[in-house]
Amino acid sequence: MQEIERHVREVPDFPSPGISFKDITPLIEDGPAFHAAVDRAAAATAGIDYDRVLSAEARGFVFGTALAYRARKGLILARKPGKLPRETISASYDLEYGSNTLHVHADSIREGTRVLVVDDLLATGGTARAMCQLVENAGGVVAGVAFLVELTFLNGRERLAPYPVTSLLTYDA
Ligand SMILES: O=P(O)(O)OC[C@H]1O[C@H](OP(=O)(O)OP(=O)(O)O)[C@H](O)[C@@H]1O
Ligand SMILES: Nc1ncnc2[nH]cnc12
Repeated sequence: MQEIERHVREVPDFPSPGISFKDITPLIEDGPAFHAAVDRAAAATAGIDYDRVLSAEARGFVFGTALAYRARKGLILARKPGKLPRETISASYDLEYGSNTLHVHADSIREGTRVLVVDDLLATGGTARAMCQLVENAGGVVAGVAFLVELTFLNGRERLAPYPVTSLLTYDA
């Protein structure tokens, strides 16, 4: 796990004062470390029964795509406003440094579709919770929620309480 963790760089006061930003770009730029991280996340979610992966623009796509490809599952894109061309459903949320809205195409999640929600990082849980709401509003089932990084001091896991949550790396500050 250290091989993965040493590639996450902590950047103080980004994007605003007081935020310790966990930058995953060095991790995904390093081939063996990126490969190891995806393999670990795949192993952590291997026991979950799901039909499709749902992940959020933009960093979430990196791990959502890799996990879906590896598991031979379909990938649903949750996008920020104005990006999806057809009818959408949406959910708004707050995160550690702002607020936003995510959309998915209205026909991407059907009644009973089992969805694995994937994101790079769990902070307050606002983003992941919005994705879970999208799944449930469409009649789907949240099979699990998977992250690479979890900021435990923000208690995001509590906001996702009903769902099985996995993360590979935790930070307590
Ligand atoms: O648990 P939360 O408090 O919701 O924060 C976590 C979210 O914040 C980041 O996304 P961001 O909105 O910064 O977008 P990006 O992926 O486009 O950089 C990160 O990729 C997660 O999606
Ligand atoms: N501290 C943080 N570092 C990186 N991404 C984040 N998204 C929300 N909070 C974050």
